Amino acid sequence: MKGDPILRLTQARINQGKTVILSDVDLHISQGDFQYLIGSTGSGKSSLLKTLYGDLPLKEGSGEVCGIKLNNLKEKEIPGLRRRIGIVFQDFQLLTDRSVHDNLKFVLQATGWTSKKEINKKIQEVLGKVGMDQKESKMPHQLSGGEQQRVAIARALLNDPQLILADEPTGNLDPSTSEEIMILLEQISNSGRAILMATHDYSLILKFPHETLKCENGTVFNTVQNSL
Ligand SMILES: Nc1ncnc2c1ncn2[C@@H]1O[C@H](COP(=O)(O)OP(=O)(O)OP(=O)(O)O)[C@@H](O)[C@H]1O
Repeated sequence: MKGDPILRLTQARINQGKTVILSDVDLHISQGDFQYLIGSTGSGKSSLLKTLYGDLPLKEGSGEVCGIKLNNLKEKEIPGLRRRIGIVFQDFQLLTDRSVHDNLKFVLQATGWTSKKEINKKIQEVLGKVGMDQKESKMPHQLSGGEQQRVAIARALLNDPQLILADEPTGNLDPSTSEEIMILLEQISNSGRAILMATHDYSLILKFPHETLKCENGTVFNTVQNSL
């Protein structure tokens, strides 16, 4: 299950407008890999992830994510890219005016699902994977932070992505809830999906060790645990 390349950046440059944030970025992620992305505030972690999901253009170097080339990515190609990636944010980004079920239904309908039966089945399936199948009718404000993040992870799984990009997914959670979310992300990775997770939380990295990339001095390099 492990091995097939899912994400490749070669000599990539990451920009915010005209400002160069990271240069000479080489990144390889294969099916089932779990990699952390660390670095101090403002070092470019979110900018790198945004480039990978088509929110920032890749102007130099080359890149491919889930079979889609990032160079010269056209506006109309972005939804196709996003369908192949699951994205998880620090602040969950659930729609606050609708239930868990309707949050997930909204994404499925927006990505072309029409059969009510298939939609309901898929929602049950992803909520089951994150242990939230009993909370389908709850509103986001009726859930704890950890539960909201579980729903956000379920949402990321809806279109069966090969890759999950997680930007500080435990940033708003207490230590024990963070560990629960890590266990869930590891299960997802063990089922063959690749995960790239930006984090500030070194204690989680020590407890759940994985390959670690560091953004520093305008580039990205592999680092080892004892040099964190
Ligand atoms: N929308 C934007 N427009 C212009 N510059 C930006 C924008 N967003 C971020 N930057 C700049 O890009 C640099 C990298 O920011 P980025 O958010 O990628 O860092 P980060 O490592 O994710 O930081 P943090 O850990 O605080 O989330 C910073 O200097 C930041 O000021």
